[in-house]
Amino acid sequence: MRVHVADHPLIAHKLTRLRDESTDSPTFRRLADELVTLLAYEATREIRTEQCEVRTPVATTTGTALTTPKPLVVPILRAGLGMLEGMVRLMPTVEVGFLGMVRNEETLEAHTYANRLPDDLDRRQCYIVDPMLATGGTLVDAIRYLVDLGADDITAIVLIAAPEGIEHLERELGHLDIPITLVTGAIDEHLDEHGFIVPGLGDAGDRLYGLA
Ligand SMILES: O=P(O)(O)OC[C@H]1O[C@H](OP(=O)(O)OP(=O)(O)O)[C@H](O)[C@@H]1O
Ligand SMILES: O=c1cc[nH]c(=O)[nH]1
Ligand SMILES: [Mg+2]
Repeated sequence: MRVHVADHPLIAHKLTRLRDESTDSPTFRRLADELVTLLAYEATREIRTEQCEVRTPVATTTGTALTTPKPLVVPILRAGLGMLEGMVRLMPTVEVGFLGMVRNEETLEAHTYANRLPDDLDRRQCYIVDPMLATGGTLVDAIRYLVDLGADDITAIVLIAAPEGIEHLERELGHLDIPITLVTGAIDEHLDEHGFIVPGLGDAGDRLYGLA
């Protein structure tokens, strides 16, 4: 698995404001949206393209177009929804699949309550978006769903990752023979006894959408 930490002062600045406990929900949503745009720039560096011909008002030239089938973007509900709009704005022609997943607060195991993915992902590039990678249980299950459907190139974009979660991903998915990439805005210190990222930003879903 390739791990890429997007090291950029604008990302660091926006992440700091996102972490701040006094940042209100509307501002948190805007920052998450801006951050995914910046991270997606890095995460789509190897998006599949092909040459195409384009006629400008002056001449005909060779340009670049996204290949078909277009990539699939998969937000993990709830919190991943806060990163969907930014992805679709950048790549309006993508398809979107949905996974609804929630961690059990006691066992920290991921439970899937909604799975609305295409039936066949044969040779599709997929981009998973979810702000937090904590124990990694959620992301491991999400990646397995996509691999089982035939995806052959998967990139997960998160805002903050815990070292424990990255290790878990490497342990569970290291044997796969397709490219798996993690793009994150930061790698934090560790998880606390409740499975929260330290220093982190708290519960991303609650901060985006209120307590549930
Ligand atoms: O790496 P893990 O330990 O699996 O934890 C990460 C998951 O926890 C959060 O979702 P949560 O379960 O809080 O659901 P929510 O988005 O509905 O708030 C987060 O958005 C990830 O999906
Ligand atoms: O710190 C954490 C860990 C899991 N999920 C969150 O929303 N925040
Ligand atoms: Mg939550």
